[in-house]
Amino acid sequence: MSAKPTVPADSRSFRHVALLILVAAMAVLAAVQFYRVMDQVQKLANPDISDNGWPPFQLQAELYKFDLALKDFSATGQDRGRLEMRVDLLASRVEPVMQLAFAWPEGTRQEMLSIRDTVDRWASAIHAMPSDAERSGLVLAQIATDVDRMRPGLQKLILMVHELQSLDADEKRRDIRGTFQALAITLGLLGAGTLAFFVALQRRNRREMQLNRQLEEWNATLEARVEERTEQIHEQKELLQRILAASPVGVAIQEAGGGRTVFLNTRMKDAVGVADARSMRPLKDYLVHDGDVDKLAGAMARGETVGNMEAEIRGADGYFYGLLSARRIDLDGRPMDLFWLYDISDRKKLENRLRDQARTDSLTGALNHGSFRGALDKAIAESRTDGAELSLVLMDVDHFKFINDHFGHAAGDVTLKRLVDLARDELRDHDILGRLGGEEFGIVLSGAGADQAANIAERLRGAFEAAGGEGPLPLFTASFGVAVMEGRDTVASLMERADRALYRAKHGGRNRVEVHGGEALAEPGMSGAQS
Ligand SMILES: Nc1nc2c(ncn2[C@@H]2O[C@H](COP(=O)(O)OP(=O)(O)OP(=O)(O)O)[C@@H](O)[C@H]2O)c(=O)[nH]1
Repeated sequence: MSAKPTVPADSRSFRHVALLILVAAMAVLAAVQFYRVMDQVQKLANPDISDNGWPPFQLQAELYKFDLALKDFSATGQDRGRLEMRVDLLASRVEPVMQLAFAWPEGTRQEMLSIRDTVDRWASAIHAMPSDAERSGLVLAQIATDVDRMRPGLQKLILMVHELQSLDADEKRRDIRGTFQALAITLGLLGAGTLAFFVALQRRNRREMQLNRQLEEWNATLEARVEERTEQIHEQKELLQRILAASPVGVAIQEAGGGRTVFLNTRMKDAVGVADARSMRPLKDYLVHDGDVDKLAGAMARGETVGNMEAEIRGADGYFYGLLSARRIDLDGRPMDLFWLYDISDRKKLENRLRDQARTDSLTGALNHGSFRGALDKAIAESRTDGAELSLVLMDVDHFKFINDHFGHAAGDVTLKRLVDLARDELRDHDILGRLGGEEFGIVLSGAGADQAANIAERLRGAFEAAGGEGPLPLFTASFGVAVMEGRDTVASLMERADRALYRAKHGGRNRVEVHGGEALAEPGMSGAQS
């Protein structure tokens, strides 16, 4: 289906205005023409007596009155003043006839000039008339003759004026007809223009009504859709609220750069121990370690996203481990920081436990062989850096095979565990205790020289000896080999020297302490021979 071409609204309005201007112009033209017709009709119906046929009649009437006065004066010789006045009046009536706006035929014009000259002559003659009756009688007789002669000429002039008048009237009628025709055309155009304008107006009104109806329909549809959408949004919002409230992840939105909190869910409230958004401080304030604070604040300041950052958090019930993610978002044109916080304390505990398990011996809880060697390596490096003394003690349960064989394997285990507990009681927190295998153990004593290490070993030896026989614990003793770190020692070299001292303690009779390069310190051997 092809779309109906539409005329732009602007162009339609322009057409309406143009049409209106045209109609108004036609109306003005019609009014002017109407006025003109009326004027012409008026003039035709009431011809202007002063500029048309009236002056010749006046002239004729005045000639008649002059004739009467002439006759009276001729008869009586009295009232010469009346005669003079009449001749003057007659003279004054000639000029208006001369001035009539007709295209006079040449003969008529000559005649009019002759009338004027004659009347002027009469006036001069009468004013200059002698008192002598005989001579004045001659003048009057001559004038009377002239009057008689003038009458037919004047009559002809009147006829001529009539003729000219009717010609003029014909012309005026023609003019009126022309004006009428023009008026009729103008009125026709005015009618057509008005009709066209009203049709256009009508069309426009119809179109506007149609548009309004369409708009109303659209509005109704739109309103229904908005209502439906609002309901959906409301439901979605409610759902989102419920999800956020039930979320195991704490969520908070704060103004960028540690400002006001604009949203936080229940989980976040519980985690950091606040009742509402107003009580919550900038999230970085809840981080325990300065390094974490700097990392988070720096990333947010640069507008970077922070993903799964492990941090210790100052929570409502003490510290806990959290997995923190953050990113900058735009909320209604304002920059905001969105935070997610997930409590990973349980996972962290499990992780720590697993790490400890991987590092320790499951029976005694002491460091296993590998971890012990690692710790010893680190201690050697630190000692080399800070110049502090470092000693290594190796200890081995005496005749452990015998204990196993006579008291059972479980008794052997008990012995090993008890030995570790006793050793821990005697050692300082930073001393490192590890099980090297079987019934052999190692102790790293940072800051201890040969004498100090030997004394500690001796204390342990005594403690083991004294503890033997308690409950299910069989009597047992242990032998000790001590070596002090020297300048270029490695783990292997230090272990080897301590092992040599231990070997000496074993072969020196057991239950004794031997220092590599020193005297044995404890019974029963006390030999202390150079190993
Ligand atoms: N109960 C128990 N016995 C162990 C464990 N590890 C190693 N043993 C035993 O410890 C014994 C070590 O015996 P030997 O190496 O002969 O040493 P010893 O009997 O202590 O002799 P000396 O060291 O020379 O005094 C072996 O019988 C191993 O089976 C353990 O975890 N538990």
